[in-house]
Amino acid sequence: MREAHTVDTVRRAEGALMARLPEGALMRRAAAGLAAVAARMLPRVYGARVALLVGGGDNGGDALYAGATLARRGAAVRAVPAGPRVHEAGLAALRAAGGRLVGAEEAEGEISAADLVIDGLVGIGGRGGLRASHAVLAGYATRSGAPVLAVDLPSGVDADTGAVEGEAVHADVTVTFGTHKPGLFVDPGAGHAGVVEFVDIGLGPELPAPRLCAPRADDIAALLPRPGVESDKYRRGVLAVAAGSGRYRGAAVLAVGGALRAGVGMVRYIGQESVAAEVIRHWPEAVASVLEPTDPAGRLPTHVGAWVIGPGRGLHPAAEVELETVLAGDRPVLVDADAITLLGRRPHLVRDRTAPTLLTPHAGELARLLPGTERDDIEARRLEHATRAAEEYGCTVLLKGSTTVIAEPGAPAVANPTGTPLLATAGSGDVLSGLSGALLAGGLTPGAAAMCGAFLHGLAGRLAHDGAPVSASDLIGAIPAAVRLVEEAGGRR
Ligand SMILES: NC(=O)C1=CN([C@@H]2O[C@H](COP(=O)(O)OP(=O)(O)OC[C@H]3O[C@@H](n4cnc5c(N)ncnc54)[C@H](OP(=O)(O)O)[C@@H]3O)[C@@H](O)[C@H]2O)[C@@H](O)CC1
Ligand SMILES: [K+]
Repeated sequence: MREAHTVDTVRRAEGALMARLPEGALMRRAAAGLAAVAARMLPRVYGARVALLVGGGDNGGDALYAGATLARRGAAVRAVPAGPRVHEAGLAALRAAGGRLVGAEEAEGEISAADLVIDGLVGIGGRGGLRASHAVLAGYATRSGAPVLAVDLPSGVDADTGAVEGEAVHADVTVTFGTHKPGLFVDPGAGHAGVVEFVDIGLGPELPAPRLCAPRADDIAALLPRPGVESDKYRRGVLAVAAGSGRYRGAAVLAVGGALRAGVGMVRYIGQESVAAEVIRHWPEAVASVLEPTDPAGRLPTHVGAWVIGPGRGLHPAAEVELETVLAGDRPVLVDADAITLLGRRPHLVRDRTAPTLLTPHAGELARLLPGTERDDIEARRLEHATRAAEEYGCTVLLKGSTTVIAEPGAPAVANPTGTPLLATAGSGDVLSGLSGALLAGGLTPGAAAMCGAFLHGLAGRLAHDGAPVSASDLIGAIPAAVRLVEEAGGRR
């Protein structure tokens, strides 16, 4: 699991560590790690042109010290200051190694001619959008075409949330120190960070529980339920799927397909006759219970391990009664799509519930759960809003979108690293609901089911992509390959 901590936490840990170390030791460690990555990004250090974008704080200091190391190895290093203040000792080191400071009139030329640009404008000390003088340099870096290496985080990205106001550096690689920062894992920040490299500066023992985690394949492998010798279909989990309607039959077919491919013991589809017939035509291994739309609550099956409710189900009164009945039970429930919209009108259905509950909204649906919040606010600050919803509803929330974020009350949030824009396609969310629901029925907690479901779903999207657009049905077909890849990473095959 890669862990990320907020700026306040990093500052406290840094203070405790610094008190035990000689002056400047941490910056030397950081700069050495930074210079090593910079050297790997250049075909050859000797003779390479390196431009440093230098702000007034320690982030600029890191860039200057790393620049000094590269200059000693024969690189032509030019420091472009964003303002009158620069880290004095760092600048002295650069000068002693043969590098130099350039004036504003040379800035654009130096940056566009560079073989590598190192962004040391601001790190964890950045507040709000980049100031004009810094934004200009960030813009030159973007236009230069040279690879960009960000120091600690791309300047202009909010370290704690990933929010970006105005201009921000687009990095190819980010070298982050001591611990990851949440903004490196959550869009829009994650989209600016490129490949994230971690440099250990010894902060680990000083750090408390993280604010955010990003799982790796072996973390997922360790959680996935797998059948034992004594498993039968009931012990492997029975998932009830209340999805689809006369108007949206596909949602039922896709949710059931996602569940079956995830390896659940049995999927019981619940819905009206014509939709059930369609589901069975696609998935003969599913079991269907026909439900009269006029009698939504009376005939719901009871021998069920977990529920998925909502995709394509509609907003009519019968769907509302069905939701109320399912949430009144004690089985784990994944609430998606239309059922989330219904929940927005009756939030107590989840707030009063103690059994495990997982909500899987996209930004528009989450806005319905958080009155007074616009969809755009949610897109800009995904982590913050997912966390708030989890606290207000007292359950697990998986917020779908550019970065899928999972939040639970009192626990570190999770950012899914496998997401891809390929997943932004009709029906993709229905597949995710079935997939995560199957894991819930297999005995995972809502947080683990959400984390594993999102990871496998993203991976399936990447595996299904062979140059052409990916449909939701392709995603279902690629789930077994995604599971295999994860199991291999976990050393289980
Ligand atoms: N923590 C650790 O363990 C270690 C940390 N290390 C490094 O230190 C970095 C943190 O350094 P830091 O504290 O000096 O802050 P930093 O990021 O340079 O920013 C402050 C400067 O930016 C300015 N500024 C602020 N907002 C701005 C804006 N919107 N737009 C433009 N400018 C803005 C602000 O100006 P002021 O407000 O003072 O006028 C000030 O000049 C950290 O990220 C890592 O790289 C490593 O060396 C060792 C281990
Ligand atoms: K930076």
